[in-house]
Amino acid sequence: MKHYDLIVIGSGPAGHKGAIAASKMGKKVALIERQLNRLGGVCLHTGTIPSKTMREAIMHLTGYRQREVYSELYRRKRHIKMDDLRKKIAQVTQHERDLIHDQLERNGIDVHCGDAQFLDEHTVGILTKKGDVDHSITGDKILIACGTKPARPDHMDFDGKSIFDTDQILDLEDIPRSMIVVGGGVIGIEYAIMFAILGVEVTVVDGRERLLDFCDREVIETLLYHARSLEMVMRLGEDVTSMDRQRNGSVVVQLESGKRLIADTALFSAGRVGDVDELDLPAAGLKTDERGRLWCDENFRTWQPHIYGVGDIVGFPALASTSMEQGRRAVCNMFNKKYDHVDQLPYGLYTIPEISMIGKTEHQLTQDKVPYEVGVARYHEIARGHISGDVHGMLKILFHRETKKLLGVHCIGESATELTHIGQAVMAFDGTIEYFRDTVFNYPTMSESYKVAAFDGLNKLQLDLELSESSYKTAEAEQKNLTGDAKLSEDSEVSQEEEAPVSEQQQVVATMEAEK
Ligand SMILES: Cc1cc2nc3c(=O)[nH]c(=O)nc-3n(C[C@H](O)[C@H](O)[C@H](O)COP(=O)(O)OP(=O)(O)OC[C@H]3O[C@@H](n4cnc5c(N)ncnc54)[C@H](O)[C@@H]3O)c2cc1C
Ligand SMILES: NC(=O)c1ccc[n+]([C@@H]2O[C@H](COP(=O)([O-])OP(=O)(O)OC[C@H]3O[C@@H](n4cnc5c(N)ncnc54)[C@H](O)[C@@H]3O)[C@@H](O)[C@H]2O)c1
Repeated sequence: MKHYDLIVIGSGPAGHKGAIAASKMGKKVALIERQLNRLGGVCLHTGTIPSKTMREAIMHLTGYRQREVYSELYRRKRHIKMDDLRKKIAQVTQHERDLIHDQLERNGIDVHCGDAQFLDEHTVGILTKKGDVDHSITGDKILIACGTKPARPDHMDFDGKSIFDTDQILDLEDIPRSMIVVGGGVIGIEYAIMFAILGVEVTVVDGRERLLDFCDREVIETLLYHARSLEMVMRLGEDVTSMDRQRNGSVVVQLESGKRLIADTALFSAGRVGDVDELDLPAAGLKTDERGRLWCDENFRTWQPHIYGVGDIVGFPALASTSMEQGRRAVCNMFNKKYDHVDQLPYGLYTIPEISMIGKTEHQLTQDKVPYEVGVARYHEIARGHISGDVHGMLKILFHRETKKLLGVHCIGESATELTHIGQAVMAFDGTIEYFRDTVFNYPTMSESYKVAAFDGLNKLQLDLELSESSYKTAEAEQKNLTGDAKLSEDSEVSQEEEAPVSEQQQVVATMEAEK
């Protein structure tokens, strides 16, 4: 039986990066993946990469970015088919899979194909397709990076023809006329908007009253405005109880409130559960919670000191971006290698328009009673916005009123997911909003938004300062009036004259505030 310093289970972003990090430390590493053609995990085959590639193909083929200039009717291709989208997905996926394959090979990592199953705390069996143990290996350390799969209620029939989960949707034969998306989380909303742009009549149903509530509220209102302009229907605060395929192929979605919705297709995107059925975690002395997630501490160590968990299987935030870093950090922890903690976590939602954020929201700052100010840049004031065809986007920066430290960045529109990284860097180095005011940005770029937003925010502070100084003067003058002596009447005439320009200034300030 072959022995390794580290056995990695799963080749998604968490396992892939963890395995390479260990190999760079000179460790002997084995990586187990179900099938060779699934190297790269959910991220590469059914999640991040295909969905983002599909989005890009839709943006290109529908000519979406150029509609602002060439009218709503502008299209690069009039009748778009799923195969057109799959062509681009296949090309990107193939390239990424080859890259991962090469990287594992170059780093001398042994890839074992088949389902991994714990035989004991240090031994992992690799199963044949029939479920027998083909061979087994032992490891000093084990990294569980087995990811998640779509949650599928037992009573719903996911036939992959009319009723789809989020792993099946890419196999859709044709673009349907109508679709009901159950679950308005990140996955649901990303797909819902993509299909709406393709001309599908989309209805989103979600049990919550408010969608994506970890994001800035103004940003989500803007997104919903866009969604409604695509004629998407939102049924919020409604729970789905069943989905049934009719004889004619359409789907009936039953809501708890008694309503029935009918469409050509339904996409069930109501969360994911740990992909642990084959692993036999109890054989390693481990168990999961009710959603199949594995507990681990802040160093990614499970109850078993030599077994670590990373990526989606450990739950929040369940992103490819964080999974990669967790893989590397877990390996650093297990082999006692130091690393720096940079804990500001960016979010990127590839809705159309895209959304991104870093740091606190206005809502959180208000709850925490932090005195903050807001600087906003609207893309219609940014030359690059017009060049790129997005004049509706917005960058919003939140900063501390006294220290001017950057507290959060929220962006919706073209390049949002790239733009937030600038704010992320400034926050990581504890920078202030004045950095953006004093820095020269390439022109014309979307990054210029930071400078425009910084001016906006700092101007507001300046106006506030002027306003409070002028009210201070007014109060001082009034005080003098009240405490006046024999010259009272004469003085009061003077003070009234002095007061006049002050109130005028206040009016100007108030008008400017109202205009904003
Ligand atoms: C539709 C969709 C869109 C997404 N978009 C984004 C995005 O834009 N940005 C972002 O950051 N994140 C996104 N995510 C999330 C991202 O895909 C996940 O966070 C990421 O894939 C998790 O990586 P992982 O390494 O934990 O596991 P996974 O990528 O899930 O990989 C786990 C691997 O383990 C293998 N495995 C499981 N059990 C076993 C076993 N017993 N034996 C052998 N192998 C096993 C599986 O076959 C799989 O290949 C998206 C997810 C979905 C579903
Ligand atoms: N761009 C990105 O970064 C990106 C993109 C996609 C996915 N992801 C990751 O994938 C994870 C999973 O995403 P998700 O959208 O599947 O899950 P989720 O848990 O975020 O959303 C599920 C939604 O479905 C709703 N829901 C559940 N059951 C319902 C029912 N019976 N009827 C009506 N509504 C119901 C919930 O209220 C919730 O809003 C995310 O947490 C995220 O980390 C990230």
